[in-house]
Amino acid sequence: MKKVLTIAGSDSSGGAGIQADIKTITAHKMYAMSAITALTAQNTIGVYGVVDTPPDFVAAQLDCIFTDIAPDAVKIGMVSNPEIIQTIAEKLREYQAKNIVIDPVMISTSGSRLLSDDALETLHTALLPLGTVITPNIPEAEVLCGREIKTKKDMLQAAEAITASLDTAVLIKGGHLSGDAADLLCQTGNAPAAFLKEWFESPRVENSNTHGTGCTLSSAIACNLAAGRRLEESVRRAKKYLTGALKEQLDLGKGAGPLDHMYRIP
Ligand SMILES: Nc1ncnc2c1ncn2[C@@H]1O[C@H](COP(=O)(O)OP(=O)(O)O)[C@@H](O)[C@H]1O
Ligand SMILES: Cc1ncc(COP(=O)(O)OP(=O)(O)O)c(N)n1
Repeated sequence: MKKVLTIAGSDSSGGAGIQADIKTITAHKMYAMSAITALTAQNTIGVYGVVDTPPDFVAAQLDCIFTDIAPDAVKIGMVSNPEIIQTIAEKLREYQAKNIVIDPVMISTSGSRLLSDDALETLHTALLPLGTVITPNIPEAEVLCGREIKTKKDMLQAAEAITASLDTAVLIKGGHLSGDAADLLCQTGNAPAAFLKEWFESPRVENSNTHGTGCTLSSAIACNLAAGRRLEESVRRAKKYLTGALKEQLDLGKGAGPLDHMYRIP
């Protein structure tokens, strides 16, 4: 049995965060473990409150997990503040965690801050370079590279800039642009190609219930890495899982509802 750890915030409505991750990991028939960084009072309409976990309690959760059941992959989502980020980075290094997928969650689609303003620098310097791959959406990628992204050409330039600055692979998710749902994977290459880039595209599913798409994609990538697959193949399979869960057209709640994780991987 492969084991996957999610380090993320709790979403009381079950659509994003820890809950989406555990559902995704379970749908992949893997064993899910969690270290909770924050509680959110949240539903399909918005985020109404956030309580951060004390950093030493994040450390305690990670110590319990890594000294007992070593994960085959780690997914990281909402990390809230600089102290929690430093704690996670130290523990990942201490336990030599492998297959680390970091979704640099900053602001929910409903518009609430899930990362404090003063945490960006620490995220950039202490945590993101530890990722096997990081998976920003368009607004997050804009923050990471300091430029606007309006087109697929902008995505190509942004991906190179982020890969170069962090020396890690980046998957920029295109869900926030119009047209097909096109995600771009960029990794450093060997000369003469400085960067290896690959698009992962699917037709846009007509479904406004997209709460937790980013969380689901990143934990599905972690599951595939845990299974020993290469990064490109892991992204391809994760996107297929996500698209299938969106196509089920589950419609819960009064706002942007969650995905259907009862969808079975073919
Ligand atoms: N309507 C849609 N149809 C198909 N795929 C989508 C749709 N919306 C988002 N996606 C995909 O969902 C994943 C998460 O995308 P995105 O919405 O950009 O991230 P986030 O949830 O972090 O804001 C990406 O693979 C993206 O291409
Ligand atoms: C607790 C928690 N973590 C992450 C998110 C963001 O989820 P994500 O899938 O990146 O995007 P949206 O659901 O906001 O579209 C969250 N809302 N809550």
